[in-house]
Amino acid sequence: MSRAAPLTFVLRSMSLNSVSVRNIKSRSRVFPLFILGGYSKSAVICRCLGSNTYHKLCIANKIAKTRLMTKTPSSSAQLHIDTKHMDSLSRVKRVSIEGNIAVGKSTFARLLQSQNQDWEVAQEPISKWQSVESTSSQAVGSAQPTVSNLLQMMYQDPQRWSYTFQTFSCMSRMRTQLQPPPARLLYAQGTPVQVFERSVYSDRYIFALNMFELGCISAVEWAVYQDWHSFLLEQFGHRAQLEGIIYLQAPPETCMARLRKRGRGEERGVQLTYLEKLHVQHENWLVNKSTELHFEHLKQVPVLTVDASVEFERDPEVQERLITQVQTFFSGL
Ligand SMILES: Nc1ncnc2c1ncn2[C@@H]1O[C@H](COP(=O)(O)OP(=O)(O)OP(=O)(O)O)[C@@H](O)[C@H]1O
Ligand SMILES: Nc1nc(=O)c2ncn([C@H]3C[C@H](O)[C@@H](CO)O3)c2[nH]1
Repeated sequence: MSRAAPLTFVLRSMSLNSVSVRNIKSRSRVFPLFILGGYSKSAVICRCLGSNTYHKLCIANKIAKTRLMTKTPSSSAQLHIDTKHMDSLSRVKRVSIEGNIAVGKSTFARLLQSQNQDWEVAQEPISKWQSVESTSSQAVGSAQPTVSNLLQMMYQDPQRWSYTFQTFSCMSRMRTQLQPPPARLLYAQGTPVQVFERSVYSDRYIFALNMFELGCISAVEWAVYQDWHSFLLEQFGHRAQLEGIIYLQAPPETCMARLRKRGRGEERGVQLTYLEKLHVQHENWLVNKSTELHFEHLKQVPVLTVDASVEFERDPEVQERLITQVQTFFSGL
């Protein structure tokens, strides 16, 4: 079978359902797409090998994680994104840092960020939870936006606000986990890693579950939460999947002391019993493996348990030991 000379296209626009390309030799075409991975609007060159049967998309910049399937009007074809940039993208590992409140996740994440250019830390989006903008429905037109501290509302009246908080925290975590890696990770020499402070999984298997068990989320709210959480992850989960988890482990008493020392206003009423309960949730999920999980891949994700009770903030020797531990873990993913 003879092969026609490759035609080169440049991308004009790309949406969830179609990619519009301009043939360099003047013809324009639109390919309907079923996007199975992430994608980038910029700098895509589409090369059409032979007839309509095989198309190769070269992402010159970044993004587009796995594969795109396309059906052209005349035939079915597979669109592969498999340039060296794509290889780079699939090399980027995704890891979350999990652990009790105030165990030291942000501190640990900052340490990781300062140690290796190939690692990119995404912080927990707490500032979003502290300032939720809304407008009153009564005064349409003259309505003033109100800023509410949902974190504070949840701590002050957990029965009323826990479900609302979990919907918002989970959506904001999902957004964070769907963020493409920064370009420099694609050119990393070592193992490029996106590190997330907590995840859509701890949202469900630590906090929401805990709130349900404490009676702050009703049975109906828990059923609704689980339903949309499962659906969301079935739809987008492949783009948010983790390759590893770092569990910062410390006694609840240690976390309590650090929480008090930090003195975040919203957490003033937090009791040791709450941290003890969260500690058990972490242990059940990440150590005892007794939490019922609903995602097959999550059951296989390797967990690195780090003793976070040691003072590592100002001890370079401990820091070095931790970094080596993490480095070994990352390179094995
Ligand atoms: N290893 C450590 N030894 C002693 N103090 C620590 C250690 N790690 C963090 N701290 C201190 O404990 C407090 C809480 O740390 P940090 O904010 O990093 O916790 P976190 O786990 O990110 O909290 P959150 O659960 O609220 O996100 C801070 O005051 C920090 O300086
Ligand atoms: N209820 C509840 N659900 C969550 O998913 C969640 N994630 C974080 N937090 C609280 C812990 C710290 O106070 C503060 C910062 O981590 O926010 C949560 N609380």
